[in-house]
Order: sequence, then structure tokens, then C-alpha cells
Amino acid sequence: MGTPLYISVVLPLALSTPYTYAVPEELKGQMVRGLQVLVPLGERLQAGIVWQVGVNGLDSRTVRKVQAILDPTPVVLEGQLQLWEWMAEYYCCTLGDMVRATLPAGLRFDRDAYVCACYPELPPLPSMPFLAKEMLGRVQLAKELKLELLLPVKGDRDYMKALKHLMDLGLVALEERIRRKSTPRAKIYYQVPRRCLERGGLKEVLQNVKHKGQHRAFAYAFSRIVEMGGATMASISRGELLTQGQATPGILSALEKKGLLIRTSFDSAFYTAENEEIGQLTKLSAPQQQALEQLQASMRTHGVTLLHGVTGSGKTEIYIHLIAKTLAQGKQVLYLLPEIALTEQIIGRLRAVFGSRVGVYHSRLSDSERTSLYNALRGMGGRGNHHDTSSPIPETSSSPQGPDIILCARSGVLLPFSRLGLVIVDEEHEMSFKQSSPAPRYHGRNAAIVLGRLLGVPVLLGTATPAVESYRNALEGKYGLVELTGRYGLSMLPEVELVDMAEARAKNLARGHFSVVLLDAVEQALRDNYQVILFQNRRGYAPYCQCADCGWVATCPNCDVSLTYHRVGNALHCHYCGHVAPLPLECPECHRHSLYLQGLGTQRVEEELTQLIPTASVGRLDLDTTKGAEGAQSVIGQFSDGEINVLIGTQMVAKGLDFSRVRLVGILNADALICMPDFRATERAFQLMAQVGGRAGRRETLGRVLIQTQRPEQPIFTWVAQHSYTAFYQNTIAEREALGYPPFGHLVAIMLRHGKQERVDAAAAYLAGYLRQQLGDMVLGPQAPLLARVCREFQLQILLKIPLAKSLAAVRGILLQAITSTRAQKGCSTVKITVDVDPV
Ligand SMILES: Nc1ncnc2c1ncn2[C@@H]1O[C@H](COP(=O)(O)OP(=O)(O)OP(=O)(O)O)[C@@H](O)[C@H]1O
Ligand SMILES: [Zn+2]
Repeated sequence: MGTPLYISVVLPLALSTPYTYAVPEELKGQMVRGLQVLVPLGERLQAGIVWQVGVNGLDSRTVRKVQAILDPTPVVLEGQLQLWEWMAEYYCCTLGDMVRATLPAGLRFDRDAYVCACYPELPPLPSMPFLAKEMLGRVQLAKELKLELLLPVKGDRDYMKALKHLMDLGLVALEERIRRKSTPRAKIYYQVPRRCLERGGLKEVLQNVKHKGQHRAFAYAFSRIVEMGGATMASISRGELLTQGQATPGILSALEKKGLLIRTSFDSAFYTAENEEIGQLTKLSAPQQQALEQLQASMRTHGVTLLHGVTGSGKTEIYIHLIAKTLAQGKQVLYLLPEIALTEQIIGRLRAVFGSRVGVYHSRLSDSERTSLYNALRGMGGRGNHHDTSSPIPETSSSPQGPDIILCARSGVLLPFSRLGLVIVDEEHEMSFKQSSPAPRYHGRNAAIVLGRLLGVPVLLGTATPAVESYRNALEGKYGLVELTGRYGLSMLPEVELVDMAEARAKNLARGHFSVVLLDAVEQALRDNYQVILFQNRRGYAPYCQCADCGWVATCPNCDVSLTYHRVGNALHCHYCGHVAPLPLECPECHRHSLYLQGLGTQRVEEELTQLIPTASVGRLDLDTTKGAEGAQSVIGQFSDGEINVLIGTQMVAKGLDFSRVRLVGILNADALICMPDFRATERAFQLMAQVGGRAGRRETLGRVLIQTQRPEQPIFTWVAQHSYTAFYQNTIAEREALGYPPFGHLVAIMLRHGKQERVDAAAAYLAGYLRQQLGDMVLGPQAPLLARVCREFQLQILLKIPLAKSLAAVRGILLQAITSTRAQKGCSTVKITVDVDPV
């Protein structure tokens, strides 16, 4: 026996610290950080990640032993572990939260409970309740049964009592077994090699293929891939070839042998095998070239560089040049985007240059595709499921290190990187980079900056409307700053005009929610064969259903919020809990028929517009139309192809879309953006208006933006109209400084929730009192948030406003103690308490 070795292990549970275990002699040589191991916890076995190797000062008699190593190589790399540590500390979450957020399903383990018979032949039995007898009979017959199969409902009390009775008699035993989460079988896809797609390729192939079935199957695959844009990375599923393509497995393998089909395990949305050469890069304009050189210089001296370029200045083109340079050094690029649903355009632009070297990691991928990509990145390409012999992933010729460019929403920062060379955060100002639930409640951009620092990789933030925090960091010299003040080529920033809706109504120059000015502009644009985007940041038809006589408003029974009327289904919906109710025929309070719909949602905009301008062909882009897997893509695609000429949408239409024929952008109700009780309201409103307006006139024709408002005198409209980010910034930063808001202080929001009001009240009062003793007037509240009740739970919020001079780490320490102490109070243990650092 050598000297004992102890390790600490992070378990995917809500535990604040890793647990310590002893390593058996035979496993000692293999212990490294990031390995996945099996350890005992209480009565059960649990998979966990090795956190520290060599923990001192332990008593070998009390420490339990590691049972097994579950994967031969680390599933979490060193850089990831360091990021976990930072995130858990900064965002007040547990390392267990990090495990759950990081590992794809195919690398996680499930626990199953089995009820096993203890005797092959039953001994004479005492008399027992009927339920127990019946249960014993079933177990005895099967020898062992999964617990969930034995109980009619999970945790059913009577059944659990009967089970306990049998266990006490020693007739059955409960056993826990651990197994790898099953991942669905990886699908097989086929691609057509590049040479066949080139001119004349098909003809030549078909001349040389004599077999009729092969002929047909190949022609089918070819035509489908041409339909998909003829890109070499496009792929078609085996299932489709077998059915629509009328192929047989024999035909497919013959075509494969001839090199006419290339087998891959990945959907084209993912990445494919061929290691293609880089396509042609666009030639940068002189200002773009200069910006590129400035960026490169800045990235040598600054960890983070902000590229502030107006809408349509060609930031994406500059990224592409930087990516090409990074790939040329044999390194990877992480490209973060706020919302993966809207990224088809950007994927297309990157694939046009980098082909299959682009990989996309998003929620539409199946568990097995995600696991494959994760494994490929950690250097275990193609063999990710080696434990699961029942479903071998077909061999692919992909490089073992996975794609070189990884396009992803915020969770991309959690992936394993072994040769990262550049991180790009596109549209860095987007507040959707922040995860609000569940923990870790992290900001993707900020986590990316830390990741860059940990790995020694430059981080590039790009946007036309920087977050106030980022711009300040740039002005202060913490970040490098490169600016592009003009659009690419002949394109100019659009002309912005305000429409006074109060005046329009008074003069009878409004129809429904449209001013006549806006209607005329839409008609004119359509007549000239241009396209239009209309922005209204609310989905549904109308946000209120109200009684004109008694003032009653339809509200959600589970949440403190009015119900939104949706035309589709003619019903009232809660946007928070999903509750749906039919539209009442009369007011439930006063029983008169005076109900009317108030307010404006995208469906109503659509309805009014089609009535007012019947020639318009309208598409809608909001959460309701994008729920299906391809929803957003199909609306965006139809608009790109000109099948529709008016696109109506929520903030989704403000995100980096590049359409060549949009001449007009209309903002229907700008006031709804501005009058929000939030210190970030002005920032969000400015960014939204500048971004959505920035979709207009992106080619030669001058674009026009019409903003409808009741209060045109507000300064924000001047900043938007003059495209003056600087004016916006100077005003906003002064206001933030005066009030001590970020970036002049940190905010931490503590939310308490419970089904009973008195429980939340008591817990919040205690917690706030505890915090106030230590932190004084940094503590605000408790107060009811905008939504005092959501999903039948009452909510109270305590806000910490922490000056920059104060150590955030010290405050977090106090906060965690305060929460522990609150949970220990009588009646408070079931109150849910969540902490959100830097909430948005
Ligand atoms: N050097 C170039 N050569 C050819 N086309 C270019 C060049 N630079 C930009 N463009 C074109 O101009 C349009 C706007 O560029 P791009 O989408 O890259 O701008 P952006 O700064 O990313 O815009 P936004 O911030 O509004 O999303 C695109 O259609 C792009 O292809
Ligand atoms: Zn609700």
C-alpha cells in the first residue's frame, strides 16, 4: 500500500462544496482533474467530476472510496473547470449547477431504483395488507422491478407504505443502479461530394452509373442538395433516401463505395466531414481594412476589444477576415450570438466562406448530436458513446477535434476548447445574453470575457449600439476600441422621422393604430417594389380585455398579470404560465356586454394592415410564429425571397438581419418601449430603435424610419434621429452615475417565492433584516416585483445596490450566510430563494 490519495468530487446536486473520497490503489495512477467518476453518496451511487486531486489531512477510516472511473479521459477540461470556479463564485451558484449546465445528456448518468425479491421461494408469510401482498406477488414474479413500474403514481403514499412494510419484513430490498442517460441513436446522413456538384458533375456521374436504382437514388440526393443551395456541406438523411429516394440499403452502400455519397453522422445544421478549403473572402473597403488593422493591433495589447460600427458598416465581413486569420494559425473561433433561432443568415454567410468548418451548437440538435460535438471538441471525436455499445455512432472522417468555428448562444462558453484562438461576441449589447433561470444565472458576454482571460485568447465585442457598461470600459481604456462611423459602400444611414400620434388622432389622420403618414409610406414602398418592416414589441392581439362599464380586466388566476387576447383560437393567454381561457361573452363582474380589447400586439398590427392595405402580403415574426423548429427560418426565408413584402415583428426583427430591399421601417408604438420602470429602459429603447431602424436602406437606396409616438419631444428621439450613440451615451452615463447604477455599482437581486404569502413575507423580512445589519442602506426592499405573483407563487424581491468601492466578494459571503440563516428559520425552509448577480 502506498500513501493514501484523496480527491474532491463535484456532484451535480445543490451542494455548496465538493465532497472528498479516497482513491483505491488500482485507480491512483489515472486520477486527474475533470474525470467523471462514480462515488457513493448516502445510500446511493452518484456520478461526479474530479475537482481536486490530493486533498490533505483526512482520516482514512471515515472517507469513502471512489467506485469507478466512468470515462477514460477528462470530460471537463482544465479551462472549463477554471471557468466553473469563477462562475460559481461570481454568480453565487453551486459547482453542481455548473455540471448540469455543461454536460450534454449523453455524458450524464441517471439513477434507477429497483425493487428486488430477497427470496427465490417465499417463506411462510405473516398476514399482511392486501396492497403489500399484491406488490410482493409482482416483485416475486419478476424477481426485480423498476420502482416506477411498481407505483401507479410517483411517490404514491399507500404504495410506499406497503413497500416499506415489505422491506421491514426483509422480503424485498431497494437497489439503486446507475446508468448512462440513454441518447437516441445517431441518425445517418449523406452528402454529395463537391466534384459532383460542380458544373457537369451530375451528367458525368449518371453516365457512369448503369444501375437503375443507384441512378434514381443519386439523382434524388443530388436534386435535394441543389434545393438546399447546392452547398457541399448540405446533407440528406438516410431515412429520406430510403423512402422518397426509393433507395435500398444495398443501393446506398454501393453509391458509398463508388464515392458518390459520403456518409456522415451529422445533420447539415451541424457540421460535416469534409475538410474544405476556405472560400473567397470579400475585399474590404478602405475604412473596413483600417478597422481590421486597428483590431488586430488592439487584440495584441488588450484582452477585450470593442468594435463599435454603425448598422450595415460591415462588421460581419470584418469578423470573417479575422476568423480566416485565426483558422490559418490552426486555431478555433467561438462565435457567440444572442439568439440561435435567428441565425440562419449568419450561418449562411459563414458557411459560404468556411463551409463545413462551421459547427452550430443549439437547442434544435438532438442529444446525441450535441454529445458528439462536445466529444469532438474535447478530442474524443466520433467515439463519444464508447460505453454504449448498443448504439455505435458511425465512423466519420471528421477531424477528431471537431469544427473550427463554433456558432452558439451563450452556453457556448461552457464547451471544451483545446485550441481556441478568438472569441467573437456579436450584438454584445443584447440583454438576452443573460440567463435568468435556472442557475447559473450568467451573462454570456461577461463569461466569454473571463473565458478569454483564462485561456489567454482575445475577445472581440461587436455592435452598432454598445451596452453602456462596455462602452465605458472602452472609453476608460480597459477595452480596446475601434469605431466604424459609416455604412459599407454607397449605403447611408436611414432618415428617421417622428409621427406625433396625438396630433394625428386630433386631426383625424390616424386609422386604427396607424398614422396616415405611415400607411402612405408603406403603400409607396410596396408600389416601388420595396419591402417594409413594422416593429411592435408585443405579441398576441391585444394585451388587455377590459369592461368599459365597470373597469374589470381579465387577469390570470395564477399570476398577477392581465391576459393577452390572441386572435388564433379566440382565447385569452397568460404569457407567464401558459394559462388559456376562452374570451368571455359578458363581463363576469357586472354582466354587461361591454368588453373591449385594449392595446396593441403584433396580431392586431397584422389584421389592421391587411384591412387597410389589402395588397400587402404580410408575415409575422414573434414567439408565436417561431415556436416550431423552423419557424423563424421560414418567415425570414420568405421575406428574403420576396414571397412576403411586409414583416411584422417583436424585438426579433431588430437582430442583425440583412435584407437588401427593405426601404421602410415603422415603429408603431415607441412609447411602450420608453415608459418602463427600469433603469435600463432608455438603453433598451435606444438600442431597439437604432437596431430595427438599421434594417432599412442597407444597399444603394436611402432607407426611411417612421416612429409613432405621443411624446415626440423626448430627447431619446433626437438621439435616434441623429444616429447619435454619443449623445445617448453621455446622457445615460451621467444619469447612472448620479444614481449609482451599473457601471457605477453592482446590483444583486434576491428573489423569494412561495405559494403562501405569509411565508414569503416572513422569510423576506428576516433576510432583509439580517442583510441590513451587515450592509446598511445597500439593502433595498423587500418589495413586490412588477409581477407579485407568478404561477401561483407569491414573489418578493430584495435588491442589493453595491458601490464600486465595496468588495463584491465580501458582500456575496454575507449574502450566502444570510440565506443559510433564513432557511433555518421556522417556516422558511420551503421558501425558494434565488440570487441574480448583475440582473438585466
Ligand atoms: N467589403 C464588403 N464587400 C462586399 N459587401 C460588403 C462588404 N462589407 C459589407 N458588405 C455588405 O453590406 C451589408 C451590411 O454588412 P454587415 O451585415 O456585415 O453589417 P453589420 O455591421 O454586421 O450590420 P448590423 O450591425 O446592422 O448587423 C451586407 O450585405 C454585407 O454583405
Ligand atoms: Zn399566468
